[in-house]
Amino acid sequence: MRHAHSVEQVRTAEAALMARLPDGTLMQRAAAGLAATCARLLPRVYGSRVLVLAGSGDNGGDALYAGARLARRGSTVHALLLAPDRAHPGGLADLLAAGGRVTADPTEFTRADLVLDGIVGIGGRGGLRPEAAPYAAMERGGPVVAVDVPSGVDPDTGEVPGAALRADVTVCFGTYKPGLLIDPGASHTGALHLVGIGLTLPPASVTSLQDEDLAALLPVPGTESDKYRRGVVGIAAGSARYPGAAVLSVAGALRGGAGAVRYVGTAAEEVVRRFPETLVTEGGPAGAGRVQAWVVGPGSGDGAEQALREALAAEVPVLVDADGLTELARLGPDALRERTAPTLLTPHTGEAARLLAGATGDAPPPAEELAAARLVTARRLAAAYRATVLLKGSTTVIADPSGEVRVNPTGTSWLATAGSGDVLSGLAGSLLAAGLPPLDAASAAAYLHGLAGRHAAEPGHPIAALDIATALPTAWRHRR
Ligand SMILES: NC(=O)C1=CN([C@@H]2O[C@H](COP(=O)(O)OP(=O)(O)OC[C@H]3O[C@@H](n4cnc5c(N)ncnc54)[C@H](O)[C@@H]3O)[C@@H](O)[C@H]2O)[C@@H](O)CC1
Ligand SMILES: Nc1ncnc2c1ncn2[C@@H]1O[C@H](COP(=O)(O)OP(=O)(O)O)[C@@H](O)[C@H]1O
Ligand SMILES: [K+]
Repeated sequence: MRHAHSVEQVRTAEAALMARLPDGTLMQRAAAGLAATCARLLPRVYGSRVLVLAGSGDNGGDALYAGARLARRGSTVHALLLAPDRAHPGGLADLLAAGGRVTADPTEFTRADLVLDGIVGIGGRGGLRPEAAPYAAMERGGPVVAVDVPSGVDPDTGEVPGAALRADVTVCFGTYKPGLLIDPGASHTGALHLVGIGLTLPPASVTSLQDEDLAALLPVPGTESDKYRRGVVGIAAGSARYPGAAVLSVAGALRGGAGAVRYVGTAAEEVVRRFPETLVTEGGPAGAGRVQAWVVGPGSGDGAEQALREALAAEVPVLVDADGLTELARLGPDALRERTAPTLLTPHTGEAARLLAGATGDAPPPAEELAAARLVTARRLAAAYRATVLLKGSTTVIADPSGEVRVNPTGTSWLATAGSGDVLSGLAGSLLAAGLPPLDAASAAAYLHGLAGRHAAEPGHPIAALDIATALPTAWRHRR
């Protein structure tokens, strides 16, 4: 599991550790890790040209001390001080003592072989200030190494409210920060490199599954298993207008680990023609017999209202997607109040906007606003609906009403294709039916869906939604 801690958690842990260590120890640990990473990125440290962009805080201090270490190994190091009268005194003195120089020449940004971004770290708030903002737009050939966080990225949320540096490598200290894992911030970090500084940390505020976590979550039938014990997932999807959504959701469900897939809706003929192993039932969820989890809404069109009502009345986990979400937004969070079994909502940002409007009574916010604030949006929805929320998009974020958040690390932008979300809904529903709690079902489904998308699109070509479902067994097998 990859763990990310909030700024507040990091500050508390740092304070506790600093109280036990001689002054400056942590900063030296950070600077040593930073300099070591820079040295690996340079073809030769001796004779290379390094620029340190240093802000007024400890982030600038880390960068200046790292610059001093590189200067002692023979680099020509310049420091560009964004607040010259407030630069970290110890760091600056060390750099000068090591033979580094201060420059005011912004063209050094393009000339240097390597740039260290020490403008702001976890103390940064709002977009970059005017004196630093131009560096975000300047082109460079060689690497930019961000110190702790690419400056301009909100470390807690991944929001990028203004200009922000783009790094090739981000060296973060002690723990990952949520903003490094969530777009748009994540797209500024480049490769992430964690340097331990000895912090004792509380449970992370945000986590991200890795391969070994996925392996532990996926259901595997035991010797005594039968199809019912493995779980039956019910799919209420499709309509005369959108029969394909039913086929795609069933395709995802068949490869998600449930023992059987039961389809209800008007697209039974299309579903069975494509997937003869599907059980089909006339009518809606209420008359369908026992299932362990329902998926409601993909392509349901006008049928969403009835299907949603019937599924929510069943005391089993329910995943609501697509037209089901539009209907739920109309009803508002009250529609879930009586439920004792968990509910999983899987909106894209457009559906999230409608759900928020349904909870607040306000007009729906622009979807782009929600895409720029994924963590906050997923958390708000989870709290308002008291449901697990999987917010889809460039970074899929899953928020649980308990406050736990998972960020999905897999995926590719080739997944942005019609019907791709239908496959995901069936897959996640199948994992719910197999008995995974909603947070695990949602994060395992997003992970597998992302891997399947990568496999299907390898080495980089367009894919159709059914290709994602077809690649799911490969994703289970190879997991990377
Ligand atoms: N506290 C510690 O023990 C350690 C801290 N470390 C470093 O210290 C950093 C945090 O240092 P600070 O708390 O001093 O905070 P920062 O250095 O991140 O930023 C604070 C300074 O930046 C200015 N600032 C804030 N937002 C800005 C913006 N958008 N544009 C331009 N300037 C802005 C503020 O006025 C303030 O002077 C960490 O990210 C890490 O790099 C590491 O050395 C490890 C140990
Ligand atoms: N830019 C992107 N990068 C990575 N994944 C994306 C991107 N845009 C969309 N996706 C993923 O593609 C899927 C699209 O789902 P959805 O929007 O519901 O499409 P549809 O309704 O057509 O099925 C989701 O899993 C989402 O996370
Ligand atoms: K930085």
